[in-house]
Amino acid sequence: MSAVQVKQVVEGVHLGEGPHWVQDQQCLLFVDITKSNVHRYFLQTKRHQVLHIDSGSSESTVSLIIPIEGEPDLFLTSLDRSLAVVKWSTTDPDQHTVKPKAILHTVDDHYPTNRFNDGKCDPQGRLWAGTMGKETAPGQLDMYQGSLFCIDADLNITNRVNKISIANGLAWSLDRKTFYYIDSLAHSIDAFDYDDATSKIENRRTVFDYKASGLAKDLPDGMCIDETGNLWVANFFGKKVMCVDPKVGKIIRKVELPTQNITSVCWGGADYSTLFVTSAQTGLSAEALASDPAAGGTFAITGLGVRGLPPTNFKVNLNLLKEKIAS
Ligand SMILES: O=C(O)[C@H](O)[C@@H](O)[C@H](O)[C@H](O)CO
Ligand SMILES: [Zn+2]
Repeated sequence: MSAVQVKQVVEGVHLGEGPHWVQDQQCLLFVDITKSNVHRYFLQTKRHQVLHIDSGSSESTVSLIIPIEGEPDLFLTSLDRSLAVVKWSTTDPDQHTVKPKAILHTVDDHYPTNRFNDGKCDPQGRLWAGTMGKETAPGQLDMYQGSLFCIDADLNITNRVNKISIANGLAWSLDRKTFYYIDSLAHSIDAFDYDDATSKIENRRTVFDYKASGLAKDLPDGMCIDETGNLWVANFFGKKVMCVDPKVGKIIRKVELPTQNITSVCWGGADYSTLFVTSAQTGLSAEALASDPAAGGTFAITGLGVRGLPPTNFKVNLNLLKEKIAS
């Protein structure tokens, strides 16, 4: 096995999140939540594009960006507590800011300051995305205000989990029978039985407990799964990603990163053997930031000797989507 290498590939952003690999363009998508920016980094050419999503408010947030299957210039994003469609040309390098083409859903009306956080598509291409209250500092917020939603190809939205504090990592087992989920403030990785046909989930249980494993300081954040069914988790405050075997609830490996606040992970590269990692500057004092040039950086970890699976794009009824965009 070759040696594990950690390389910073993109300079620091404020609150990196939502990495997603695009195989046919060999590029990594991710967001900078608090700046309402989406990023696109081309691995071979090192070209780096940033697009600002303009909601009309200077304080809006974007927490996810997922390609829409069959429409190379259209992406699903969140905008505060809404889900939106944006157009991002693959050919126009001078596009720096856009307004959303359509708002698909707005949730949590009873918690107006809530926002979407982590989101990902299940093996069928339905979007799962969760919400959270407004943080005053990392991990500091009114608890149990968030929910996890599932949006299907016909844009029907279902609330699948309530009373979430910080909606984070999502992953589906290779046999499509288990859904793994992280509420960061529950300090655990949980599992549900998952029905791939109906998207119903039930029988929640904890498969890995952070506090019981001596990780009381770390907050579990984003997560992905590898080809052997093990989970790779970003540890906020923990300066590392770790690999957990959910079948036995044990840590298999830890990989240290050069900065403290690790937010999310995804597999990418031509053969899905690179683990991309996002991080955050949030919560670091000016002093801490000055001595931590890697804070908020995006990293590529190679040499792990294991691979991931291709991510799923949002598979939506394109006629319905076009009606939404036209209206
Ligand atoms: O990256 C995210 O998921 C959140 O948006 C962040 O705010 C952190 O996770 C949180 O502060 C600590 O868990
Ligand atoms: Zn996260």
